[in-house]
Amino acid sequence: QTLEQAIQPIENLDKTLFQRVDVTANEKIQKDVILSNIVSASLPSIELNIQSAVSQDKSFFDRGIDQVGVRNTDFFGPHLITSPQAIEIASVGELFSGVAKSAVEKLAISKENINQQLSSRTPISGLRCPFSNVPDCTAAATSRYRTIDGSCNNLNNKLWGRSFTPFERMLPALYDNGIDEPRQTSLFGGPLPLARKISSQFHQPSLIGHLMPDLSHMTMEFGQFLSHDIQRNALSTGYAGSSLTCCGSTGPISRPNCFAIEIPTDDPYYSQFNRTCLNFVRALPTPKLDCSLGQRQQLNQNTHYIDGSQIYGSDEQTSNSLRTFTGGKLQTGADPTIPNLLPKDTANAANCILPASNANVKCFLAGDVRVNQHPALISLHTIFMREHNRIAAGLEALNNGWSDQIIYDEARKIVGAMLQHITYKEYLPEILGDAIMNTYGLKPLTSGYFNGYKSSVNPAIKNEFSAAAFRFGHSMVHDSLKYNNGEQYFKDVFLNPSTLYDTSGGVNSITKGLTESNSQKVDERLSSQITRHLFERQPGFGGDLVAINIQRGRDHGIPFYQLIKTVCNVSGNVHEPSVWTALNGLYQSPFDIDLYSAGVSEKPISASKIGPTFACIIAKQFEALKKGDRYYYENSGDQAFTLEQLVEIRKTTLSRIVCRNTGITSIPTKAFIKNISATNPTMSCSGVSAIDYNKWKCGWSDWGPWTPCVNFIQFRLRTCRQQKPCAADVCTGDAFEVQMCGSVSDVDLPRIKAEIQSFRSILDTQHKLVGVVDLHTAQSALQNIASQHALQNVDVSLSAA
Ligand code: HEM
Ligand SMILES: [Ca+2]
Repeated sequence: QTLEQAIQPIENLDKTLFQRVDVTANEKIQKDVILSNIVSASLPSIELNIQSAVSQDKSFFDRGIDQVGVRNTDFFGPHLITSPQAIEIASVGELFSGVAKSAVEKLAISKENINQQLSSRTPISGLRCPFSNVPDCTAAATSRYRTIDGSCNNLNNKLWGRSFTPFERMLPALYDNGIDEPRQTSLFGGPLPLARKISSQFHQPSLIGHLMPDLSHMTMEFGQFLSHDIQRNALSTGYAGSSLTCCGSTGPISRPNCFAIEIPTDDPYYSQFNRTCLNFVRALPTPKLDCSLGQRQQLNQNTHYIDGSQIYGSDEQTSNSLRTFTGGKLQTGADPTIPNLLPKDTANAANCILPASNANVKCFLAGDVRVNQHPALISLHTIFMREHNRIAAGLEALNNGWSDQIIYDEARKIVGAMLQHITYKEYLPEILGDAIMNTYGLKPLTSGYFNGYKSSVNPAIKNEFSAAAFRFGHSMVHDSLKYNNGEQYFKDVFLNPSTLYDTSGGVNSITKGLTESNSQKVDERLSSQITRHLFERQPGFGGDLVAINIQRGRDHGIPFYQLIKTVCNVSGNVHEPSVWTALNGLYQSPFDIDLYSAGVSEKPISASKIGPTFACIIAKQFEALKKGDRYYYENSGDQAFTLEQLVEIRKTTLSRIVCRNTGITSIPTKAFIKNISATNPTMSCSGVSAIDYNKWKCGWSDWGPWTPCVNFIQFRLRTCRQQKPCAADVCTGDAFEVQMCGSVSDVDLPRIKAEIQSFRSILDTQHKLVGVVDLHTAQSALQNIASQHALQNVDVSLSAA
């Protein structure tokens, strides 16, 4: 089937699949009663099912099949670390799925109408809702600072964007049974092609010629760092903190929450190691935020907002564990040779690959547990931790009398704003291009406040974005990291912190290397370092990130590509014909094609690096993250930066942050652009100053210059900085000074003195009325006094410096 033929019937298809069924209020009440009865009738058997799943897991554990800690054949790394809060929520999620299934069965609801028929019936009596404890946001409503967990950002929907809340969706999920079973069946019957087959056939290893010509490898890395700010899926675990084993000696094992990736026997790579199966566990289930019944949803363990949570943590406990509690600083590692590394994970909770010879070398702790994935990610984490501590020191030196807490909060606020500025000013324009930036209103302003906050916008990360579109960055991953005068292949440095302890290279060399090498093109080809050797601990036993991405999409019930393409208003042929043919040829029908594979392989739209469907999903997400974030850095309001502080934030570039916090001496002005040119000259790090902390000093600013002499009178002004978190009474005295100037004759002297008196009282009134004395208002008041005498005497020569 050609693409044209495939697209033609799509209009009809999506309408019938996801039609909205409206019911009257009476019908609702009736069905609510029926539903409550179903809940109470079916709960015991659902609980029994869950119990039996637990005892099954226990038996796997008792037999030593599921183990605590890693084995040489494990390749999920820190992504498998699941927080206790997530496991707690998931236990309720299992119940919700069970109830939804029995309701659908008993009410004979058709698969297509599940969400409409089951939703709007909240709360379901008999089911505890993990999201019913809504926090008290009284203090947060006027607070200058975000909460650590992201709650109380939206004051109408206090849990929007909080850590440990579900991913939202652009479209309802498409599960095999309508509710919770992974999408494995073609819409037209028969199985979907194996994820590993699609990966090995369609997503072949990138070639030398597949470099992105203009963008540096830093662009890839910042993308990952940003991704770790806004999303962390919660994956299933086994009994007593063990890992679920989903592969047996002959292939996938069938057990709850397992969804192993089958390897075809003729696999071009893994077959030589006789591997038949790649371990893969399902994402944990969660109820929806409103706890209405419906399809299985997935849980984001991080705050959805761009707020630096990968640096600070997404819950109080993590955030506290990373602080020193003096001077607002974050902890650093007490390493004797290299100062200012991240604090050490001495217990090796992240299961890193550590050298036996050097007990000093440890992995690191940060706000996001995936920090140790590879040295480039660790380096960015280190740089931003250092920037926080630099700012904390700068703020402390102002002697504003701020406590540790205030300095920490303010430095965290500034770092979060810097991250947003880099994201919207530097990163997204390179990925999306100018036209899309404009269409979605993503460009930051160059001055003034952005007044586009909308409390109706839910910032939550969309499942289509997380499970597919924003994984476009995996295609940018290069085979190696440039290091000193050589390179390090990813497979040799995954989960290995040794590079960071190298006194002759370390963070400096890795970071410089990122700016001096290219990203790979966003296309269907991906580095074999991640499609064969992901987190490899033993040759042949690495993972395949593309197969994982495809399988994850099916695990989450992400609808097929054509449907999302239609919702994004993308039409026509958006692939190279040969690419489409190769992909389509693997599937029974074009309506089965997985979003990840088809999205990443679209032809980039002009001036952008990605195709139209991923661009749509990504632009919409970043629009929501901007307009739906009360603490977006350019907003005015109670939490706002002052305009002069905003000027400082807007000077931020990633290169400047790198310069300030590494030993690098020169760097491209634009860290994301690889080649040096007139528009991207080399910048010397020695000229890079810190932000001007004086804009955070409480009390009087310095005096402005004396104004020109008008009618023998001149004045100068100063402003009081008593914005939060300054105390309200930090300024005593006047905001203005007035003096006589020029040579005043004895005749004029009494008059001028009187006029100075009245001018002072005008300024005084203005000060008391609006809190500041405005230069232009003051100047016209003075002109006014002068002109009353018709002897306007302007002596410009005396305008003092
Ligand atoms: C060497 C670099 C990278 C490695 C080794 C890596 C590895 C991984 C792994 C193992 C997962 C979990 C997959 C799953 O279980 O579903 C993942 C998820 C993800 N990655 Fe990457 N990644 C890299 C770079 C990037 C980049 C550059 C981006 C974006 C620009 C990105 C975006 C994502 C997203 C959005 C997810 C889903 C997050 C979630 O599970 O909550 N990654 N990555
Ligand atoms: Ca966040």
